[in-house]
Parts: sequence; structure tokens; C-alpha cells
Amino acid sequence: MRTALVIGTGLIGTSVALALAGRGVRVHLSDHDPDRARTAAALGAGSVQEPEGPVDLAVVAVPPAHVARTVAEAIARGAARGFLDVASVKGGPRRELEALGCDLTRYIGTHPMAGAERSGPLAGTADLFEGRPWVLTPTSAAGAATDTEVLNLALELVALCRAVPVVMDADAHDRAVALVSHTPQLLSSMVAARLEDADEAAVRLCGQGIRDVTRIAASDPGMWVDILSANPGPVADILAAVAADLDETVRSLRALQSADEDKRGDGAQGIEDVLRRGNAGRERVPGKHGAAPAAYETVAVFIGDQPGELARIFADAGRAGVNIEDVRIEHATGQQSGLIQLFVEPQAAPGLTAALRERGWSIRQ
Ligand SMILES: NC(=O)c1ccc[n+]([C@@H]2O[C@H](COP(=O)([O-])OP(=O)(O)OC[C@H]3O[C@@H](n4cnc5c(N)ncnc54)[C@H](O)[C@@H]3O)[C@@H](O)[C@H]2O)c1
Ligand SMILES: O=C(O)C(=O)C[C@]1(C(=O)O)C=C[C@@H](O)C=C1
Repeated sequence: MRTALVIGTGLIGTSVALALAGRGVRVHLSDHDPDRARTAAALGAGSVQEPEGPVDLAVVAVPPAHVARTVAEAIARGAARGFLDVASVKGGPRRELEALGCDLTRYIGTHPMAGAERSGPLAGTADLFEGRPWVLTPTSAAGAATDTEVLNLALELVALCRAVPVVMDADAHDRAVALVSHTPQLLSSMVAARLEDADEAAVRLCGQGIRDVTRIAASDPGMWVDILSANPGPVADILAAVAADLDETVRSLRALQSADEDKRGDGAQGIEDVLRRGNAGRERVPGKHGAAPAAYETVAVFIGDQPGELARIFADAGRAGVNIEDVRIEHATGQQSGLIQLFVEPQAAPGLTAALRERGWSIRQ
């Protein structure tokens, strides 16, 4: 691929454009808000000049409700050899394109499973998609089968963004993301919504657990109304199952308040069941690089919030010959310090603990 046109230069469009531009593709940028395209260009994502002729691939990265019209318009003016979108839902936009009577052989619906709770070009990064699944939904439908050249262009885009291609049917994709993305977004928002009117004294106690659960509650509501409007049925089905678990959990908690010992026993059993089912589900979340989740050991070290501290601890781990598999930082409340958790292979943990202690680090027991 030598040339591309990115339509919609927000978080995802700018990230795609930065990745392509960084690998030598000539990228043209457009957005219905010209300031956004100019901002992406200033970040090095490409040029706001219109291409002189058709580009190799047009990437449509606009909100789901605008995808079909934007793709249809780009196909109608022959803007590219191949067209794809990156919207978080796939069935609806495809059906809308069918209804608009477009030539769908030149189009493929795709969805990179990477993003952030922030939007706009300034949130874009070239490495956003590295190692992440990128769903492609080619079809073999009579008269609308995805052209092989278009599928190959999409695969090339995924490779240039260093993502991992996953081929799926559009409706199966929508049911899958209802489970792993759309319902989690709503649940995160609902947990965070409890904080809106909570006492300041309670909010001050927020720790790592609630931070983990509510990160995506900072997402753009407009974008998510669009996404959920295009996938309401599958999300409602999963939320109904969550609601049944919630009802059961409330019943169990009320039973725990009972004076009757048997009822309290049933309540404890109900709570334990839901927690154990949570353990089992959590174990199925893929680990690093999409591999089976690994059982790492953590070495937790107190660290100052000042320049050079992270570099120093990583260098000390490197000198001890230990690969840090993952890392998490908990920030202390009211102090310029925190706790860094280094996730390492279990056999490496004792050596790392000893080496860091020797270099003066304070290890949490
Ligand atoms: N945010 C995520 O985590 C994420 C992840 C994967 C896929 N997606 C999908 O990517 C797409 C873009 O999401 P985003 O997070 O980059 O949003 P964003 O708000 O950061 O960017 C969207 C951009 O599209 C522009 N735009 C809107 N309508 C347009 C139109 N008709 N023509 C041209 N430009 C138009 C907006 O001005 C904006 O710059 C959405 O379809 C979303 O579902 C988002
Ligand atoms: O990491 C995040 O911020 C995201 O939630 C990204 C996430 C997801 O749910 O995985 C959100 C929506 C997109 O369609 C794809 C990715």
C-alpha cells in the first residue's frame, strides 16, 4: 500500500494515520471539522491536501451513525481502490450500506479492538493497535462478496498497524463485543455513577479497585450512545443476565442480615457462588500477547514520584537479569510516592527481591 485516505481524524483515525505514515505510506487526512484534520497533520499523521486520484485504501473512522453515508459517498466518488471502516459495530453499518445500494465488493467492515477513554486527534498514538486483535468481516454473499484485493489491502493495513487479524461474521462480532466491550462500558459507567453524589469523605478513599473498574467511565457519551444504538439487542440480553445476578446477590446480602443462621448460610453461599463464577470468567481473559493468562508473582516496591525513579528500578531489574512481564502502579493518597508492582515469572521473584533490596529499594512484604 502506497497511499491512504483517512476520513475522520479522531482518536482512531489519527492513530491509524500515524501508524501508516510512520511506515512510509502517503496519508491524506479529512474530517468534517477541518481543525481536527489540521491537528492530525501537525502531529505528523499525513497531509490535509486532497489526493490527486484514487488512493489505495480509504479508512473511514467516523462515529457509527455516520459510517454508512461516509463510506457510500467515498465509494460513489471513486476515492480509493478499497474502502473500510473501523466502527465498533458491524451488522448495522453493513445493512445500511446495502439499503443505500452501494457496491459492497470494494468494502470491508473492520474493528480494531484497541482504544481509549479519550477522543480526538490529540489522543492518537502510532502504537495504539500493536499486538491487539483487529476484526475483519469479509462476506461471500452473492453479488456482494468482498473482493480479494480489498481483503488483502485490509490485511496489509492491520499488518502495518502491527495488530493481529481476526476474521468473523459481522453479527457474531456484534454479539461478541456486546459481551466483552459494550456491557463492560455500561457497567463501568453505572459503578462510577454511584460516586456522583457520594460524600467527599467516601470518595477520598478511592483505591486501585475502583480505579480499575471505572477507567472507561470517562468515555465520550455521544460516541457510546451511537455504539449502543447500533447494538441494543445483544447488549440488553447480557445486561438482563447481569441483572439476574444482581437480584440474586441483593437477595443473598439481605439473607446475610437475617437473624436466622440457615438464611445467613444461604446468603454466604450465594455470594461465594457469584465470586467463584467471576474467578472462572476472569481466568478466561487472555493474557499477554493473547496467550493463555500466566500466573505471575508480584514484587511490590515503594517508589518516589520523581523523575528517574521508574528508569532506576527497571534498570536494576535488568541488571538482575529479570524480565518484567507486566507492571502496575498504585499512587499513595496525599504523598508523593506509590507502590509499583512488578509482575515476574515465579522463579524470578526471590532473586529480584534480593537484588532490589541490595540496591536500597524498600520492598513490601
Ligand atoms: N474509541 C475507541 O476506543 C474505539 C475503538 C475502536 C473503534 N472505534 C470506532 O472508531 C470510530 C471513531 O471513533 P473515535 O474514538 O476515533 O472517535 P473521535 O470522536 O475521536 O473521532 C471521530 C472523528 O470523526 C469526525 N467525524 C464525525 N462525523 C464525520 C463525517 N460525517 N465525516 C468526516 N468526519 C466526521 C469527528 O469530527 C471526529 O474527529 C467510531 O466508529 C468508533 O466506534 C472506537
Ligand atoms: O481500552 C479502552 O479504553 C477500551 O475500552 C477500548 C475498547 C474496548 O472495549 O476494548 C472500546 C471500544 C472499542 O470499540 C474497542 C476497544
